[in-house]
Amino acid sequence: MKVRPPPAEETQWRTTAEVAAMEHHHRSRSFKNQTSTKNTKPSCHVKVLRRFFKKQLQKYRNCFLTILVTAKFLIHASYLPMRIPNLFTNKFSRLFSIPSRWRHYFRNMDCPDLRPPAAVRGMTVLEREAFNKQVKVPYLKVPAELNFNTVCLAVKKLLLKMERYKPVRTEEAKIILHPAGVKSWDDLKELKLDGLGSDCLGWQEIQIGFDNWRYDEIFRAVLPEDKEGLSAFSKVGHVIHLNLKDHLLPYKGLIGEVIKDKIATCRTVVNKLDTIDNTYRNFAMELLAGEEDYQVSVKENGTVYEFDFSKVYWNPRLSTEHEKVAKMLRKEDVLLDIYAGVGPFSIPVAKKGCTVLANDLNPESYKALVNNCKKNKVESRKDDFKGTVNITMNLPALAVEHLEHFVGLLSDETVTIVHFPLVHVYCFAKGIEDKKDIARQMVKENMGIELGENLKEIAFVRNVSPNKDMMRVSFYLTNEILFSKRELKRDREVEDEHSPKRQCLDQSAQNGQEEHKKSSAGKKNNTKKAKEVSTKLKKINVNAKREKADKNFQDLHAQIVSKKQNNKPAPKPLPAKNKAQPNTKQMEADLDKMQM
Ligand SMILES: C[S@@+](CC[C@H](N)C(=O)[O-])C[C@H]1O[C@@H](n2cnc3c(N)ncnc32)[C@H](O)[C@@H]1O
Repeated sequence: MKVRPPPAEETQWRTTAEVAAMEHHHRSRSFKNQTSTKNTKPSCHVKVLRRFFKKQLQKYRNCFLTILVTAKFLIHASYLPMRIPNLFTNKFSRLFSIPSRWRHYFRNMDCPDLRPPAAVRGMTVLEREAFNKQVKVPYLKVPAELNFNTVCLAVKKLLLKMERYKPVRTEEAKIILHPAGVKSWDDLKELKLDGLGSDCLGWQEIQIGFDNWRYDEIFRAVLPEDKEGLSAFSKVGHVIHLNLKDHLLPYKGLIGEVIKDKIATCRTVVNKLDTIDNTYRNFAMELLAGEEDYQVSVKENGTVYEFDFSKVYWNPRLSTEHEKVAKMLRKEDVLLDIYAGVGPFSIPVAKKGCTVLANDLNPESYKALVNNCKKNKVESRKDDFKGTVNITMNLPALAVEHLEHFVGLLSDETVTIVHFPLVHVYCFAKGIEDKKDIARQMVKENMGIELGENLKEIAFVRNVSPNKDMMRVSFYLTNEILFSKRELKRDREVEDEHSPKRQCLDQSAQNGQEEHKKSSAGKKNNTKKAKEVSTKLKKINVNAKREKADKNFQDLHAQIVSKKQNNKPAPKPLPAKNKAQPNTKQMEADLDKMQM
């Protein structure tokens, strides 16, 4: 779940006097609204809408449907401004000045008396007592002969609403009101509260403290005023993870404590130490508050996943994407989930009844994946191939590069494909141009073949940073791709063992585990360690290992091809070792040896 604190309030760019004037205006307007809607002057855009719909109504006077649609639009138009604060982040809400009369209630942070004490600004270690303060608030004492609930309803918009604070005190027949909304009896006059007089309005001192503010209000009071606050964080099971900007690092302890305190079900707060650029796509994290327990249980689209969040990849922002892809598959289809993680594509699809082959390089992901299969009652079974093969490739930083392996994949085979596999490859599209064009271009560059009619769709997945979006390109493999005889640029480079790319590939192949360990030590440390590792690797006889691996692959390929050729009418001469019957046990042992 993405949690975003509520947007900044208008006072940030208005003077106190303006706010007071606005609030006064708001009070009279909202009370008028309750009694008479005729007096309410519509704002400009409502006027324009009304004029438009009036014309429409004249045009289709007898059409009942138009009236219905018009009414619906008007309702939406008048509610839209109220929704804007929820739709936009701080920066956007500053651009849109929301008229106070559209607000539902008074905001506590607009009222200086209801803000945390100024002394908490700059606090780095949480001291709850420093938030205590006395504040004078208005209250309404309801005479016994009046209906208490009716009065409560009438003053609903003026209640003092704070965290863990009860403004309606039935036992005392008292209603605590908002000091910004009620300054004198005049403010209540327009409500026409029959039976209530100015003697019913009183003032009392109340004690408020840390418990009465939300986490975003606490952060507004504590963190530097002139810098960006805490913009967003994610919740994965009981763990909340932050990605703090440098200027917030001195406050990390306090931020952790406040979040743990204020967010229900949160037991652990961590800060991301680095960008996700290691092999397993998990990230190094620092514990800010709570228990050092990263074994989480999350539910996504009705499926339960358990994993160690510090060791595997999980992104709560991908839940819609996982669901979209799962919906594309039918029961008879097959899924090859190449970078499966803990199973958010594989398990929902398997639950549907599809056959799934899932793969992940990270042993921790594999362990969690197997456990999640059990947890969600997904069984291992072998079915005959029937429907379309879908191939998910969710490794956005690298997957497009791996597409080249489809090119010419079947060039040595004599098979006819009935249903062409559908590939869903993810990538990061960076740049100011249209991201769909960028994604399409990336696929083209890596496969050397332009997508044409075989393109199913290019979809936006999520925004990563300004000018960087994660995209999905879904396309069918074609005969042109699978049977291509074209020599790939990368193959040529790999052939040349002295080329820088070849050396780089050799090193990264052997160094997957090393890289994972390195990532946690931060970027600077990473560069230093990378140099050390690369020097050590140079000393290892890379070529010897590569030749051994190549030979193993050749043997394995020979066995696989021999199996296929047994079913073919016109067998082709086999390369290297031709075994009549494939030795599957040997194949497994070979694979183990190669540590695939
Ligand atoms: C971005 S995560 C995606 C995980 C999952 N599909 C999801 O949507 O949450 C990429 C996964 O690919 C795995 N991975 C990285 N390189 C790989 C490789 N060469 N072969 C197989 N898996 C790899 C990582 O361990 C990681 O779990």
